Amino acid sequence: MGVERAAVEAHELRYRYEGGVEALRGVSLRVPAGQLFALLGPNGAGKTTLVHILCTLIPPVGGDARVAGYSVTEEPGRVRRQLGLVFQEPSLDERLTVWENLDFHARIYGVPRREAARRINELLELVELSTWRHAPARQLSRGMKRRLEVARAMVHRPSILVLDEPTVGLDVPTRTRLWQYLDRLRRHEGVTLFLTTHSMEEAEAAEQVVILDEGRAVAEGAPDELRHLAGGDTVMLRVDEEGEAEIKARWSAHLVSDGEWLTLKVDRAERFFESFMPQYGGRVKWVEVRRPSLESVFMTLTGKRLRDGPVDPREVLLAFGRRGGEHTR
Ligand SMILES: Nc1ncnc2c1ncn2[C@@H]1O[C@H](COP(=O)(O)OP(=O)(O)OP(=O)(O)O)[C@@H](O)[C@H]1O
Repeated sequence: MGVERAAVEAHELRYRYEGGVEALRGVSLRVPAGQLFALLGPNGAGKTTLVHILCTLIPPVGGDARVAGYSVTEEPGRVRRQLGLVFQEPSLDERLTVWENLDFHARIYGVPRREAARRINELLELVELSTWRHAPARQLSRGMKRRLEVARAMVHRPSILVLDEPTVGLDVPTRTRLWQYLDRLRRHEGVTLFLTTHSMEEAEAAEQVVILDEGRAVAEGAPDELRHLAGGDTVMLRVDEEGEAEIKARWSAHLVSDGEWLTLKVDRAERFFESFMPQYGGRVKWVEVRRPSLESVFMTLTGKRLRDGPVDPREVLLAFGRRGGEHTR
């Protein structure tokens, strides 16, 4: 069995800004080709710094990273050719038309003229901006501009699309639409999506997530695997009287009863139901499953919130308990 090709590999990456901020303190990660990968972390975690190293905009002060097999420090030209970039800040030339924005990019990357025209048409179709091709970019809505930036990033057929907080400032329908286009790109072109986000909803859709906090990777895995770090699933059951007695006897160690609901802490709800349903399924009147979000995973690991804003002290206490009472800071 061959090892899957890595689109991005980082080994012990370190970065320190002038003035002493240690933005990355030894981050390692591996993103297989074709994956939807999310780097999740709060503001200031180091996400943009890591992306800037991958894009060869800044050199790491320690460690190394490879993009499609090329070293960011030794082969920066090759690395850039493999990457399509969509940055946090809008970066279109507002005076140019939609077409001109794409064409300018094609020229910079040396895409042959005829190939460029074909590619631009194809991408405009994909992000549904064909009818806007002659409009100046300034006339587009925010969402349309983002779509145009995605199309522009793909003009030179990169194998990896890097999206730094791509949906910040977009409303929910616009975000959803942007994700439809990104999914389409993945399906049509097999491109790897390397996403940074502080939105757990966005990270939930990824195949693999690395959680970054204060320049360190504090956890990695598929969203479902990460959820277990926050203590597994909660199953709430309403059962008939006879069932209640039986279930209490069988699962007493994991169970709390409030007279109406039986609440069980289990590792994985699906696995629990496999053994539970054949025997007790007939007794069940109602079932609810609560699965920890990536937000609670982050809280469990760091005692902090992903989003800005006040933290509910009860949540902190809960997270503290889940960490086994050990302070991380
Ligand atoms: N040019 C800079 N000079 C000094 N410190 C910086 C600079 N850019 C970022 N930092 C600091 O480095 C740390 C990591 O910042 P970075 O922008 O990489 O985080 P981030 O996770 O991308 O956050 P955000 O979502 O807010 O961009 C922060 O403490 C930040 O204040």
